[in-house]
Amino acid sequence: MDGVELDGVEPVRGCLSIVVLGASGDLAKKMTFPALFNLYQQVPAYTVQFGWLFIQGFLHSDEVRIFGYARTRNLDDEFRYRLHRFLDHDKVVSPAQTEDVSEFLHLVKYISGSYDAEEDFRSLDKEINEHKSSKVQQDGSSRRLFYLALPPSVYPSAYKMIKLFCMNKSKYGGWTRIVIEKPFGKGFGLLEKLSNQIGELLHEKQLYRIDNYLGKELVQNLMVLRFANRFFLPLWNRDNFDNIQIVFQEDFGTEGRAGYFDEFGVIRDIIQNHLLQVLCQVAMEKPVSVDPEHIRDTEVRVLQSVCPIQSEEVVLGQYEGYCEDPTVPDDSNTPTFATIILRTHYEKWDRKALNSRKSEIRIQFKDVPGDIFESKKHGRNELAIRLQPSEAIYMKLTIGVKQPGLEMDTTQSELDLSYKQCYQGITIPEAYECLILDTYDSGHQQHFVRRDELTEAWKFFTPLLPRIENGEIKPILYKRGTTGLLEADDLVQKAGYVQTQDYVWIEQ
Ligand SMILES: NC(=O)C1=CN([C@@H]2O[C@H](COP(=O)(O)OP(=O)(O)OC[C@H]3O[C@@H](n4cnc5c(N)ncnc54)[C@H](OP(=O)(O)O)[C@@H]3O)[C@@H](O)[C@H]2O)C=CC1
Ligand SMILES: O=C1O[C@H](COP(=O)(O)O)[C@@H](O)[C@H](O)[C@H]1O
Repeated sequence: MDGVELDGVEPVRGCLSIVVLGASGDLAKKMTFPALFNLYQQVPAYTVQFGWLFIQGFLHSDEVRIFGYARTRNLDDEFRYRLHRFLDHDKVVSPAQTEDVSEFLHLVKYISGSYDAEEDFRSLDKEINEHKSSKVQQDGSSRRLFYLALPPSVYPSAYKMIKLFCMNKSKYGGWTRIVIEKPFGKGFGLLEKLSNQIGELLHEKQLYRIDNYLGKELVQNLMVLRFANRFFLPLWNRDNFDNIQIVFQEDFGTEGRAGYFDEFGVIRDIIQNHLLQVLCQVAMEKPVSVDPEHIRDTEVRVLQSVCPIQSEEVVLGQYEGYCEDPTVPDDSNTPTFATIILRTHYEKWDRKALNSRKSEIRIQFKDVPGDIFESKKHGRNELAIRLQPSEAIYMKLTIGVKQPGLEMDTTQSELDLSYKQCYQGITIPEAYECLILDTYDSGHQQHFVRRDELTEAWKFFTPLLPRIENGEIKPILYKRGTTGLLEADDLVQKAGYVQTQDYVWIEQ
């Protein structure tokens, strides 16, 4: 392996070069650069002596240089000017923060090159080295982070070029790490091929497979909620839970990404990755420790324990007008909606172009034994974990509270931890910020997907996906902006879900 990789003593400080490949693309502009900017921004902190102060963020200007790399011919200034528009201006309120934007942009340099040309990667390496030597480093170590914001078809040549020309070579140590984006493969066979290809060039510990759901605040909170609270520990099992829904829905369609989406569909785009990762967090046993590998071992066991999907427990949909996009074939069978029952009592719902946008986990408890208040008529207790928008954790006490007053009436209520109300003044970081910080700071891979997790995840979707592709299972048409498909509601009710009557959670 090129470069010096010092096991166990990898530096967390020192010269840091972040290279965003595919810098001209959608993800880089909307997610990667804004996340880097947010990490760079000064953080407000209150001190008794001086009141409010701005302290250094998580990327330090004396250490870092960010390189945007893509084929598009772009002048450095032009690139920075374009980027400027994507750095969250809604949040820029103070002169200090406006200054942050321009200081951040000074750390960014655009390099134009292709993803398979030796000379272009040699030049990139030269630029990185120049940055390194311009920094007076005490220990001379060097950290190189390559963020592949590229279509997966370009990954193999990019890996090869990085491996051949751009690895860290400092004799004082440091590291080279590569962040890759989903989709990781398209099915079990392709995944194995890609994994073997990459395995020949890089160690698993150098690879950070990003799934932004693992960076969401409430997903990261799940382990703490479950394993640090005495009252959840004994309840969190099949004796008490009847069913769990993992819901993802969006109120928009393919938004300019129809070409990509039509090839992958909603199962590969959302369920196989984001929702399975959430499932792992909900269903895993207590890990031996908080060591990232112990946690990932425990996650793999969840995936290994899921039973094969039964086709009668799948409802697929496609919103009307989906095929009108010029990049989608008229007869596309690609689902934009899917409800799938996973035994052991896990359900996942996923759908696009509906009436609202939300992601949540909904755990429905079994009925109360010996129900003297007849609560069954009104619904069941539920624990809801709202991932977005309006982050919250609330317990639905469907009938479990006495109506205050002289009568012995019962009423619906909830125990509600709404983040906006409980954590006033605290900004919840974007998922990409948390994850990118892990890649260059702690280096921990707990919130990244390991190769064997992917293998398991693809394994149980593989029999279903070809049946959709060859038209054996067809999506049902639904109207945009509606609540979904009645067929899916019937399916989840057959699987045990009881719809609560007359209850709406209102954000606090
Ligand atoms: N966009 C999103 O919201 C999300 C994206 N992702 C993943 O992130 C990665 C990047 O996504 P996104 O930014 O949308 O992708 P884009 O299609 O915007 O591609 C990114 C850049 O890659 C270069 N590129 C595109 N196609 C090719 C090609 N065939 N050969 C060589 N270079 C090419 C282009 O840069 P140039 O021509 O200048 O070199 C382009 O600007 C993908 O893996 C995607 O699946 C994951 C989650 C969400
Ligand atoms: O990966 C993807 O995720 C987004 C949804 O992410 P969120 O953080 O906004 O919930 C989805 O829109 C996109 O199709 C998919 O590729």
